[in-house]
Amino acid sequence: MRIDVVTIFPDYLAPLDLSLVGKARDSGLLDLRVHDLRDWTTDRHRTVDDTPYGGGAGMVMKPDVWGAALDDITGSEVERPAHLVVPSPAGHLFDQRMAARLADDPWLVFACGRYEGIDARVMADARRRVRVSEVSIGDYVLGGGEAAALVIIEAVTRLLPGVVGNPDSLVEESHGTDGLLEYPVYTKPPSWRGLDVPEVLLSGHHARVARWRRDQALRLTAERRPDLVARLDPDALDGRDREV
Ligand SMILES: Nc1ccccc1-c1cnco1
Repeated sequence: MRIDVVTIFPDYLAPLDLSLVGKARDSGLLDLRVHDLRDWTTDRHRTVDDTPYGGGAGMVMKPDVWGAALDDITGSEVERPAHLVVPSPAGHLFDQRMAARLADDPWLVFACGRYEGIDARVMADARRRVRVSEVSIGDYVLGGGEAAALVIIEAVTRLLPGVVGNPDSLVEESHGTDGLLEYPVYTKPPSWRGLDVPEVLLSGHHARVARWRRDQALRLTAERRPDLVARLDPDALDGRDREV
C-alpha cells in the first residue's frame, strides 16, 4: 500500500516513523510519503489560506494550492487509482469496518486541512478523477486533520497482511469481528496490592475462560456502548456454537 499525506505541518506526522507503522515502512509493506502543502505555493509568503466568502471568523484553505498539490500527487501514478481521504468534522464516522475497507485500497492520499477547512471545490474537483471520502474520527473539534490522519493510518496499517505478527490478535480486540468491547486482561503477579486475578483465568479450563471472557465483553459493551449492542447479531450473543 502507498499512503501520501499532504499537510502544512509535516513534523506532526513524525510518529509514523515509529512502532508498527515505522516497521511496516521499513519492511516495504507500506510506502508512506509526507508532503508540505506550502511546496505548491507560488507567492513569496507561501500563502495557503484566505478569508471566507460569505464572511465569518477564521480562514479557508485556498483551492489553487491544494489543486496543484493533489494534481501532482494523484497524477503521479496512472496504474493504480488513488483514494483521497479528507479528515473532516463533517465526514463519515470512522470505525473498524471503514478501516478494513481502506486497508483494501492500494493507495490512500490524505489531505489534512487546518483553519476553517479546505475550499469545498477542491473535493468537488478531485471527485472528477479519483474517489474522495471525507472522514471524521469523532464528534469533537481538532485544530486540523493531522491527528485524525495519524489515527486512521495506524488503524488501517495494522490490518495490512504481514504487519501484525499474530493475526489472531486482530480478532479479539475491541471492535474486532464480533463487534464487542474487549474483556479485561491480566498478567503476573496473581495478587497485586490486594487485588487478585479472577480465579477462572488461573483454572486452565479453556472453555470456562472463553465463557468468562465473552460474558465480560458483553457486560462491558452493554454498560459502556449500548449503541454497539443494538448492532450485534442476536445469534452471536450467547456465544454457543450453533448448527448452521
Ligand atoms: N475537527 C477537525 C478539524 C479539521 C480536520 C478534521 C477534524 C476532525 C476529524 N474528525 C474529527 O474532527
